[in-house]
Amino acid sequence: MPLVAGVDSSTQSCKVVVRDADSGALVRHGSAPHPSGTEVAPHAWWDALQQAVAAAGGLADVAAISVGAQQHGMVCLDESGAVVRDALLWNDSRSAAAAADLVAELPGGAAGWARAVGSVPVASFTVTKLRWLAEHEPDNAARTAAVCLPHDWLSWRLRGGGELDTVTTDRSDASGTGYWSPAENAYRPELLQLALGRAPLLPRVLGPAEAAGTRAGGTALIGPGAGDNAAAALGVGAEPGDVIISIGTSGVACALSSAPTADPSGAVAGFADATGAFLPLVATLNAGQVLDVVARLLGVGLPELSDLALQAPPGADGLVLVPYLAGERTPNKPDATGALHGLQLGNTTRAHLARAAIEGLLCGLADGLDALRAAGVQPARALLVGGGARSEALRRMAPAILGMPVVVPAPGESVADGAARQAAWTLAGTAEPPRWAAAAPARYEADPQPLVRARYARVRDLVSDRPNN
Ligand SMILES: Nc1ncnc2c1ncn2[C@@H]1O[C@H](COP(=O)(O)OP(=O)(O)O)[C@@H](O)[C@H]1O
Ligand SMILES: O=C(CO)[C@@H](O)[C@H](O)COP(=O)(O)O
Repeated sequence: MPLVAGVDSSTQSCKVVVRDADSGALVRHGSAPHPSGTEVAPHAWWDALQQAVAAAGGLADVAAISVGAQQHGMVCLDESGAVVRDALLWNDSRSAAAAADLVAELPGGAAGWARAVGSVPVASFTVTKLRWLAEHEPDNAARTAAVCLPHDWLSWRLRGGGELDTVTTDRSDASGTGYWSPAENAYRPELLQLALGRAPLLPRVLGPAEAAGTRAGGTALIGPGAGDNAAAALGVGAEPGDVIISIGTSGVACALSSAPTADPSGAVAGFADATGAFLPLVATLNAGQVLDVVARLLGVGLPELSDLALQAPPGADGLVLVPYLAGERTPNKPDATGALHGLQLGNTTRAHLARAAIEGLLCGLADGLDALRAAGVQPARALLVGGGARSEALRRMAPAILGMPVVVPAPGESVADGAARQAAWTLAGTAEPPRWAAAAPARYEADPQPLVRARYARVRDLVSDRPNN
């Protein structure tokens, strides 16, 4: 009965699960918070990982470990392997202008990028952060000898660090950089050159179950790791016809695909998955934090926010919240602000606001589902994951707004679970990941509410930009 560990080093926290490699049974788990903000010292992730590991009872008896983590974050290393500056995270929008410039500079524009790497870069993508670095911090850009991502850096540290050419990544996370092609399974160094003016060292891209090495001072294998959404897909055992809806800091709609996608509109990112296939994905910047902010505004906790939302009728009597509180990524409106529309004497209650907040973030994801359909995905049911999936109101409202049955996997940590399953796969060395039995999921169904989406569609573009001063 070997044990394996899976890590989710995501935006708000680090979670560690230890599971039985054969059955998948949960043995123990732990977590620790990350600092807030969109610019974070990678050492804070390392410290949180140590705390979460300790809370999970340590790794002494673990035979393999894999790290899933937030995608896209720019981790720059100098010649000695030291971090050059704090990492710019996926939700840091300062590189929005750099993204627009890069799109304009490549022959073919957005379509050229989609052809080259399956995605059109927006501020979240690493390639745009590197252009921002070259323009705003040329000294830091010049000191950058290697560029990697959060899970690459943590996996490397777990192995004890070493030479820069020993840093590794995996297909799923490489596909979020903007300079790696999922269709060709290859870097596109000319795009890195376009962004930074030169091409620093990049991590070696491992296969789906290829070991990155062993843990420093021990024998535990380190799996290839994955971007958090690809790890979640592995963790919940997603199958063709499933769309994964994640309500974490980001809102995500993604699906497994046997073929690469290339959406020139930029709505669907053509990512790779953690099994050797593909993961077309739509991400929004506004999900869990919309719930947090509105709960705080109403002076309640998240469970009470859910109770309040269920007290208002579907559509919140015409109150519509456009949730662009952090700007937005899909649609690409990095400077947008949120808005509350349709205020009337009869709908200005706390319950109406709670309901409008949840409906607003779900409508953004329903638009994402439409974009996935346009890219060829044919979803039959949604698997709801992420911290927001704990909200009973969100679970009940999701099928009506997404227009399909919603399944909520048994309580767990989908990303860390997927990383643990990847670790077990690396340990087993089999062609396919191990099959782990899962507890029966909860299923939610409801009649579609096209009116809620129609009202949202009428006002979603009626938002102001952030003031410049
Ligand atoms: N009981 C709950 N009800 C509703 N939402 C919750 C609950 N607990 C956590 N959340 C939401 O989960 C979000 C964090 O989700 P998580 O998947 O852990 O984020 P991340 O992966 O980005 O770190 C919080 O912003 C919060 O809104
Ligand atoms: O940018 C993306 C996907 O492209 C985000 O999904 C990040 O990967 C962060 O995820 P969470 O911390 O919200 O889970």
